[in-house]
Amino acid sequence: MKIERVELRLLQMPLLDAFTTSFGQVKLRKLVLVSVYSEGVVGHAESVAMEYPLYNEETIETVWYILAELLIPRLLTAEITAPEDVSRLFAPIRRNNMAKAALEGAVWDAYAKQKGISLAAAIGGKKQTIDVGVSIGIEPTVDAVLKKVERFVDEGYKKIKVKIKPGFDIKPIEAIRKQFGTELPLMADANSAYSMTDLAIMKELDHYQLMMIEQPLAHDDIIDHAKLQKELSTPICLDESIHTVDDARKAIELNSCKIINIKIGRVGGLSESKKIHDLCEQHHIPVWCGGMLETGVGRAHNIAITSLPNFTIPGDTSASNRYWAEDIVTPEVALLKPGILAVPDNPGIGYEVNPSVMRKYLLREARFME
Ligand SMILES: O=C(O)CCC(=O)C1=CC=C[C@@H](O)[C@@H]1C(=O)O
Ligand SMILES: [Mg+2]
Repeated sequence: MKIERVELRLLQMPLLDAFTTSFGQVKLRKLVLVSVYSEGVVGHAESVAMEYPLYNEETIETVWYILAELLIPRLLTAEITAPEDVSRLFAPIRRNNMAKAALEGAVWDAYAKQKGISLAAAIGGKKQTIDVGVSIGIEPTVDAVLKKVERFVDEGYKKIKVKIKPGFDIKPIEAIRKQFGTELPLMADANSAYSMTDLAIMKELDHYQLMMIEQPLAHDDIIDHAKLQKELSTPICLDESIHTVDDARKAIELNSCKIINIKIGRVGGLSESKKIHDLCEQHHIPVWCGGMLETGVGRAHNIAITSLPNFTIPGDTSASNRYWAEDIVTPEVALLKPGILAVPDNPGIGYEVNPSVMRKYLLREARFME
């Protein structure tokens, strides 16, 4: 694969409504769109880094810098025969996974287009549709959470994820169970807001038949999650703690979790995501695809990875209209049936970038050639 050109675009898109987690609130989503031009096709992916280093250590500006100064120059002068070569090429550079994933993902999209196959097929996925869930942020009141749950249950989403934090945990979960019953596939994401001193709250959450409690403890912890898992019957799911297939191996060996949330950006790309998927499959650890408030470009990559067989739990890949008044892709990502998305079978990610919509949100762009 000869990579002739790479383009970066910084976009800023307003969310339909603010998304709040235990570590902060997003109203305007800034993101870096990466486009790779190779032998007559263009591949697209997006960096999922947030504006501030609150989810992980990366930001929009670190991603732009690492891409512009280090990763793109390496890619433009490298011999790439297959997309798997890209993560090997980037390996000497420590971490900066979201920057790496955005460029690697765009190469994967270009590669699939050159082969005339879908991105899902290129990574070995066989599903033609995927079940999807939806993530609900921390709302100002329990009633506001219930209204969101009602909307998404009506839309047929197969998993409801709610954000929790100390002081806003038992009440919303109890109210959801009271209004929607114990059959609703419900989980909680704490985004590392608790510590082992909050064991009593975790044990109380254990009584609400949650599918899982996601990342209750520190973002870089595997040990204490193992201690906490011993105390709970509810499965722990790790998100922020897992950056590589080696982290996943350690978490599995220590019984730190029973489920893993794979995010392509957090782990450095599609190749590493597939390795984590395969390792979890060997150890009967189900995985699902987390979301990072992506545009349709990122959603398309999430749909592709979710087509792999061990993605057996509905992920956070909701339709475009969950967050966007208008998405930058055509067609927009829309539910095929309640709670179900189609896996595109046309070449690459299966969605086109809509240049006129994309330009409405463009803050900065740059072009890189050898
Ligand atoms: O994209 C979505 O709908 C999922 C959003 C979501 O839950 C998250 C987005 C970004 C960081 C986190 O706060 C959180 C997560 O941990 O999954
Ligand atoms: Mg999470």
